Amino acid sequence: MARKFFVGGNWKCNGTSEEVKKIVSTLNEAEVPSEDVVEVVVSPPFVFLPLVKSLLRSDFHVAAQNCWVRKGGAFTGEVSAEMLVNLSIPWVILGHSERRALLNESNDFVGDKVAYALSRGLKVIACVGETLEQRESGSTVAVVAEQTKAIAEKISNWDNVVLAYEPVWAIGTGKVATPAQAQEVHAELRKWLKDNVSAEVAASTRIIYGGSVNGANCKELAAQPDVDGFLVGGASLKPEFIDIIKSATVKKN
Ligand SMILES: O=C(CO)COP(=O)(O)O
Repeated sequence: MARKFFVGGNWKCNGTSEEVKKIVSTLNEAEVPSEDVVEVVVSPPFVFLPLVKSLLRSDFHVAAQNCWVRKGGAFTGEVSAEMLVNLSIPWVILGHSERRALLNESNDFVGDKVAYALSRGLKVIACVGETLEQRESGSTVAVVAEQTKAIAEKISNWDNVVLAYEPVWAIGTGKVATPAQAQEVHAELRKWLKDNVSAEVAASTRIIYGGSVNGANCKELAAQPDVDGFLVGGASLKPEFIDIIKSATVKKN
């Protein structure tokens, strides 16, 4: 089964309502390949989700940046998967390295979150990635395998999962992974899925790259056989996000 190119825009904790409307109108005016070629999902902060969803073109979709690990209730400050479903928010990003590092989200906790969100019917962008220290000590593959294992142990269906490989050292640093570095880890992740889940899941699961992707470097990355798209931070707030969406056409040639 062909893997449809996937481009996610993670807006992180940025924007005013005016800025958000401006970004959406830029996206709405853009000419991009059809939904058959590329799946586009933007992820504004929670408070802007309804606004963005109401204004955004119908061929693009929205994602939350997090959700609570189980059913909602007395969890002050959290947003539940049920609430996202209630607002018809189809996607959620889970396990982003900023949350793993700054909010101490463990592999196990992320695995539980992914399982719960899927059980409620959400689609999940699950993030994995190594720190610079881990890369330099040669443990990149072991780290991402461990993070993926913590998810794989808790889910039985990968249809609604996109795996995002986001090396921590490349996030927000301008230090993008080379196409060869990205390809190498993506291929290892796919092999891990083949060996530990199934050949079908390995062949059909999209593995996207995140970390300093921009309009200038996206095409070369997109050309790598195991790079199925991107999760974009900083550049997703700028018009060059449209160029990144268009890099999907690299796969067609
Ligand atoms: O964290 C990221 C996407 O989730 C990547 O961020 P940057 O594109 O700003 O490096």
